[in-house]
Amino acid sequence: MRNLILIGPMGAGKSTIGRLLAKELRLPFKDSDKEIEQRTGADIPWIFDVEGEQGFRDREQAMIEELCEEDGVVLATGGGAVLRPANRHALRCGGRVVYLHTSVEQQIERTSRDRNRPLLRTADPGKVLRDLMSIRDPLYREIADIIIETDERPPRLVVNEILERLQALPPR
Ligand SMILES: Nc1ncnc2c1ncn2[C@@H]1O[C@H](COP(=O)(O)OP(=O)(O)O)[C@@H](O)[C@H]1O
Ligand SMILES: O=C(O)C1=C[C@@H](OP(=O)(O)O)[C@@H](O)[C@H](O)C1
Ligand SMILES: [Mg+2]
Repeated sequence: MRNLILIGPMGAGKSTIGRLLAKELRLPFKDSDKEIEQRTGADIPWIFDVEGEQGFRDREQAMIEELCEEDGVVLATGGGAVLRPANRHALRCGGRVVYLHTSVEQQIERTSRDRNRPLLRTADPGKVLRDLMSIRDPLYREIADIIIETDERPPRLVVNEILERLQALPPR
C-alpha cells in the first residue's frame, strides 16, 4: 500500500469513515480540509470568503501534493479535490483510492445539519449538489481503485466493506 485515500462528494462520509478506518488500521489520519485550516489558522468558509474558491483550490492543491507524499496514512480529501488534473495525478500516485459513492438525496440530508460548506450556502443546495455530481462523478471514477456505495449503510459497515474490497485488490 502507500496511503489510503478517500474521495467523493460532500456528505459521502470521507471525514467520518476516514477517521474510523484509520483507527481500525492503527494508522494516522489526515483530513485535507482540517490540515488547511490548521495551517492557515482560518476555517474553510473564511478562506472562501476572503480568497475566493480559486484561493481555496490553490491551498488545497498544495496540501494534496504534500499529503500524497506521506507513507501509511489514511487521507480524507474534500469533495472538489479531483477537479484539477494535477491533484488527480497526485492522488492516483499517492496510494489506493476509494470512491465513497452517495446519492444526491443522501448528500442533501447529511450536509443539511452543518453550515461549514460554503458551496452549499445557497437557496437550493440540492441543485448545486446535482450539478457538482454530474461534473465530478466521472473524475472520481477516473482515479478510483474501488467504488463503495454508502447509501443506507452505517459507517461501520462501510469501513468493513472497504477493508474487504482492499484485500481483494490485485497489486498495481
Ligand atoms: N454511512 C453513513 N451513514 C449515515 N450518515 C453518515 C454516513 N457517513 C457519514 N455520515 C454523516 O454525514 C455527515 C457528513 O459526513 P462527513 O464525514 O463530514 O462527509 P464528507 O467529509 O464526505 O463531506 C456527518 O454528520 C456524518 O456523521
Ligand atoms: O466539494 C467541494 O468542493 C468542497 C468540499 C468540502 O469538503 P467535504 O467534501 O469534506 O465536505 C470542502 O473541501 C469545501 O467546502 C469544498
Ligand atoms: Mg470532509
